[in-house]
Amino acid sequence: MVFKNKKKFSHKINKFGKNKPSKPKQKIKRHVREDEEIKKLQEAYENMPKSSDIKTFDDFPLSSLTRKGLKENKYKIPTEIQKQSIGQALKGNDILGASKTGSGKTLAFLIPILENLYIKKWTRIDGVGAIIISPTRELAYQIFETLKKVGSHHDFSSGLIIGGKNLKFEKCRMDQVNIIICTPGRLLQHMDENPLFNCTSMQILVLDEADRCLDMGFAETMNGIIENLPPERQTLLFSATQTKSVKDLARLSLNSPIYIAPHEKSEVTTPTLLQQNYVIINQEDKITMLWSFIKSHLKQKSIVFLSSCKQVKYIYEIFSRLRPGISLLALYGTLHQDRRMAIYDEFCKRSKVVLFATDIASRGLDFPIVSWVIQLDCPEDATAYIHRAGRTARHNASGESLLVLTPAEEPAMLEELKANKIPINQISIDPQRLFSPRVKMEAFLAQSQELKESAQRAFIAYLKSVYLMKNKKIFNIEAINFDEYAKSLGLVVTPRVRFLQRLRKKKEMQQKKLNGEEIDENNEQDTQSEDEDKDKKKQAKSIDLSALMAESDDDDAGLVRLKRKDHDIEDHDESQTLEEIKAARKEKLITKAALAKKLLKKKIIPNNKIQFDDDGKIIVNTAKQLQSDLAKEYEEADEGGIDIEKARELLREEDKYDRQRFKELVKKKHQDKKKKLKKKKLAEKKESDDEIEDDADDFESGSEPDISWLPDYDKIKAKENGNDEDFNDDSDESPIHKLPKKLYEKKRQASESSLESEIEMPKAKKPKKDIASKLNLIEVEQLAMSLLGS
Ligand SMILES: Nc1ncnc2c1ncn2[C@@H]1O[C@H](COP(=O)(O)OP(=O)(O)OP(=O)(O)O)[C@@H](O)[C@H]1O
Repeated sequence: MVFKNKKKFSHKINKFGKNKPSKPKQKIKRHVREDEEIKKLQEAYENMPKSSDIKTFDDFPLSSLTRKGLKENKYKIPTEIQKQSIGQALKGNDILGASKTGSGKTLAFLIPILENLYIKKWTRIDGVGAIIISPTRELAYQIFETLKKVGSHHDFSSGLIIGGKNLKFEKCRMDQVNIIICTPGRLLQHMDENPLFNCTSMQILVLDEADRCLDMGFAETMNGIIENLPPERQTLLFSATQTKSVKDLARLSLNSPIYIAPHEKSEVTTPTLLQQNYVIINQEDKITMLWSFIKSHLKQKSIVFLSSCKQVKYIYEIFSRLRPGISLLALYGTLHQDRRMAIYDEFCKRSKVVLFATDIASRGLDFPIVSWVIQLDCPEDATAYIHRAGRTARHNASGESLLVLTPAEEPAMLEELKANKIPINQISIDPQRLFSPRVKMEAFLAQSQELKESAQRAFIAYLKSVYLMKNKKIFNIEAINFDEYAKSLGLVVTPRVRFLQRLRKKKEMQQKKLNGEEIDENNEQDTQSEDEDKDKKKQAKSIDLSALMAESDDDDAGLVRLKRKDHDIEDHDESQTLEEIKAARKEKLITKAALAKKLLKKKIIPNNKIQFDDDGKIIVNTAKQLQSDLAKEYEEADEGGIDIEKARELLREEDKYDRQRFKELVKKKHQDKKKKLKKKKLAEKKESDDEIEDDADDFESGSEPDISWLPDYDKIKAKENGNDEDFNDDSDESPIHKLPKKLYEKKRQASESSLESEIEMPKAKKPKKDIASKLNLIEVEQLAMSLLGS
């Protein structure tokens, strides 16, 4: 693949571009030869042979380089569509080509592209000369591979531009590409976002599977693409089920297109070598039937089509665990792109394998030697049937297809097939050859919660797909036995089908309103609020989707991209004019670039967390702000890009502030630590004081001996000294509680000395009466002894 990685890209460009650098003389000779050839070819276009006269590719006026490419790939005899369309396309006509699946439409548009650019002497510097749009990535890849083979001798460069690949890498190489093969979403993304993308000189536009590209699923994207294309161009549309919608053709501004449909004369619209069968069974028996089929076709290559990604995923997972004895593969839109490509390649290579797939594999894919196509879930319509069945019996090969119908689907579907000239035979199944894997499935589901959830999702997805189908004559959700169907998937308990419950409720309400009956208001409000929620979700989703659109081009990412119209998903009114559609698109389509611009405009910084304090004020985190004047200047200037030197200087400046901030933080931490220590010591001190007080209380309470009868030593001493003013005589309290001043001072100092070393505290004066009460027993005894001694 061109854009798979950088190395490969350059390799292809070189390979597909200049093979060997030629010498100037050789170059001149070559140019002269080319000019002569081009002149001859242009003359030959005037006398283009009739398609009936064309037997081989040599009968077409083609360049020697194209002929060489065709010969090397063993393309000798053109198919009917090639015979009829190549000549007209070479003349420069717009073409609407329709032919059966596998009839060679790819070459019918690739050859004219190569010739058109060759005649115009297109070189790499001329930019985009041709664009081929395909609805799926796998088909784009396949076309790209064919172009590489057939165009290997030309000097053009080509690029595969599909979702799921490195956009950045593609972006910078877009100006080098002459032929673009792309999916719609990715092309529009380049048109919108890539300044290097320029298609103003584009010569030829091809829509492969044109009806699919132009249907509802891609409508908006295609309108966007068409707007960007030059009106003066050649347009080629190809499909097995070609669109004849005048509106579609008007959108593309086709210039007197020539309608070429060789199969229109044919009695059948499907390949003649395709053996088509159908079988009628109940929904709940489908898994048993499929399992039995796989077990009895272990040596063949088959494709099994299911309605949704979730079903494909689950059936693949559970059947892989059941080990049928043949390789199994699964291809669906939600897989990673690289995985999808690997699976596509793997299925191409293998000869004994079963591929479970959604409709992404239904169009255009040219898998070699597929023996069986099984449509386990009924296709949406005859068109979908034709494309799915067309994966087998391609270009002179034979193949078989089996359509599985439920009794409810049978009548209307068969009618539809008949109306589209599709011959199909009913076959019956021998019940004795059916083996049900249900018990084993239940056991696996009991073991694995993940698998169980996958089964539940598959169950809901199928019901949704049936509900969303347009043709209600074929698809009737009421005809399905939910319980039995759930059991057939291995589920013991039937999952709740919420979307259906809601819809039923809504319908009931509407019916009641119509009948003028009273409605339970609560109930109505519930439904309304549910609807509002749904609307909100839808709005949010529509933004997400438009952003995602560029990434996912394919048609089956869940159930979002639908061409059906009678459901809740927003749709365009058929009566809308192109201008209205364009206007609506302009309103609705929000690209990633537009979103980014909006954010920039509103100065919204993504992932920015703002914190508020209790008063609602913004808490500014200075650590995250630029402090230096230099930084502020730099920010204000905002010249775009990064000036490394300036940035370095700025960082140095900011570094100073950071260091300062760090110093302050460390200092504060130390201070906090000190404060904590002080607090702790204070608390300890308080505790010890309390203990002393407690001792005094105990003393007062009489647990210690009462010494109040003892004479007052101080008084006696004072009288002896003739100095009794040291005593506080105003107090009525017992004199024993009054300590001499010196003793009191001594005690106070002793008790506070420990504190003073740590902290400076205001020295509180303690009343004398308290100090007296704080004498312990030993001190009292000492005092008594000294008194007695005296
Ligand atoms: N002239 C030819 N001679 C031999 N083989 C051919 C010729 N033209 C096409 N084929 C082969 O036929 C097969 C089907 O061709 P292609 O995929 O172009 O069919 P298609 O019409 O595009 O099918 P679909 O409608 O499914 O897209 C391819 O394998 C291709 O290589």
